[in-house]
Amino acid sequence: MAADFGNLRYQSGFGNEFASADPRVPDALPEGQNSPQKCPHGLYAEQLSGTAFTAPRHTNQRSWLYRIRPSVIHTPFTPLNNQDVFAIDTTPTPNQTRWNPFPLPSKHERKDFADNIYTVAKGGSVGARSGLEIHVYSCNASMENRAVYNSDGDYLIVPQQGVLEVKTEFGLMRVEPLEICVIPQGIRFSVNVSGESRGYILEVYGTHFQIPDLGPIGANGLANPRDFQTPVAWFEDVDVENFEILNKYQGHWFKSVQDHSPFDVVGWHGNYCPYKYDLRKFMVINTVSFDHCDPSIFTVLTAPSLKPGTAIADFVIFPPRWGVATNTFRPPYFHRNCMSEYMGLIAGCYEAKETGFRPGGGSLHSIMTPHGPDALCFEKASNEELKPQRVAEGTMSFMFESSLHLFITNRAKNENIDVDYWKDWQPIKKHFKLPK
Ligand SMILES: O=C(O)Cc1cc(O)ccc1O
Ligand SMILES: [Fe+2]
Repeated sequence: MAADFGNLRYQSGFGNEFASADPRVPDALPEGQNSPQKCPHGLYAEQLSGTAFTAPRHTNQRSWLYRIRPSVIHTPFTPLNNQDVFAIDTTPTPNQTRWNPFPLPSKHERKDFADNIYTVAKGGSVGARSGLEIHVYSCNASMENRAVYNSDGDYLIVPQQGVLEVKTEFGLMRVEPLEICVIPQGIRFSVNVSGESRGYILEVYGTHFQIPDLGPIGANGLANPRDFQTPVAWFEDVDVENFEILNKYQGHWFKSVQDHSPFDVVGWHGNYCPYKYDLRKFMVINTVSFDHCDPSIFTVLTAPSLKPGTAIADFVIFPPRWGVATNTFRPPYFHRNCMSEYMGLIAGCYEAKETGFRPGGGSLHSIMTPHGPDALCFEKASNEELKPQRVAEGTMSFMFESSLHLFITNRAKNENIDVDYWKDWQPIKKHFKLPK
């Protein structure tokens, strides 16, 4: 059956124990056990583990898939020829870095999602299972008879332009700009697009995304669990000569082929699965008195490290909201941070930058590198009348914030760079006058 992305249903909740069978085979899931001697309808049982078997119960993640063939039927993997893209720069730079919008493929070339994942920066260690990578993708064609899976980490995908129709082993998701999706480590997926598409990817290794604890905020607010949506089971029984399976493994890409679609999971149950989230559903919490809350108040998802409160990566958004703070410099403050801050822009413009930071572009403020509002923004916000005001209307920017040092790839260090970025702060005036 051809995938129909027109009218999809989802299961609601974050981290739930879901169970789903394709409606064509409602009794696909074995009852009361995972591995019966014979599974219903001649299906194969296969477990996909997202955490160590022995991880504490509240973090333990795994799913059981009931599929037409087990995933193991494929030819040996061979390396793909694009390893240079992933080579990291050996000379770090502490400079503020800004990228112009990453180019879309030209009309004369056919690029699918997997062809054009461009790594901008990475940190930590893929071998030590603790780290992250930041990529941008741009494509104009659908993946045909190819699927990707990542052995290194989880992908959080942020479309900036173009709808993504995502086929996964767990079912189908339609993800449009202002929505995001997460494809955890190991899950096979492919992406259809209809036109020029671009976006950002945050990859985290050795951890998984959680919704942050709310502390004194209480039981409700920020990203509410019910707004996360997981696919329902969907399968295709397709035999083809060459179905390519692309695998990112220890920072390198490999390819194998098999003679059938991997999207042959008829039913599944478990708590390790892909999901999507609509950023417009984020309940923004912020000051109603004075001063500027740290941007952690806008955390949608956090991928924790082993150090309490310190993330391998946080996914933070800056949504439209009211600004009401009294006697306050309202935009982001000047600061130096013990974390790395990569920012991207989905739509509109960012409150701390009047110009230069454009949708589809990015910026990186590294550990302890000073940054903050540009000169124009500072003067305006220091002098404007402080009425209740809509902030960031019609815009959406985001930050991938990491406790790790990030290294910019050779390619991203040379391509697409806004060489004048540092100049944004140079007109900042000295206002100080010694009291007489
Ligand atoms: O640097 C940035 O623009 C991100 C940011 C936003 C904010 O409101 C406070 C601190 C911060 O790092
Ligand atoms: Fe910052």
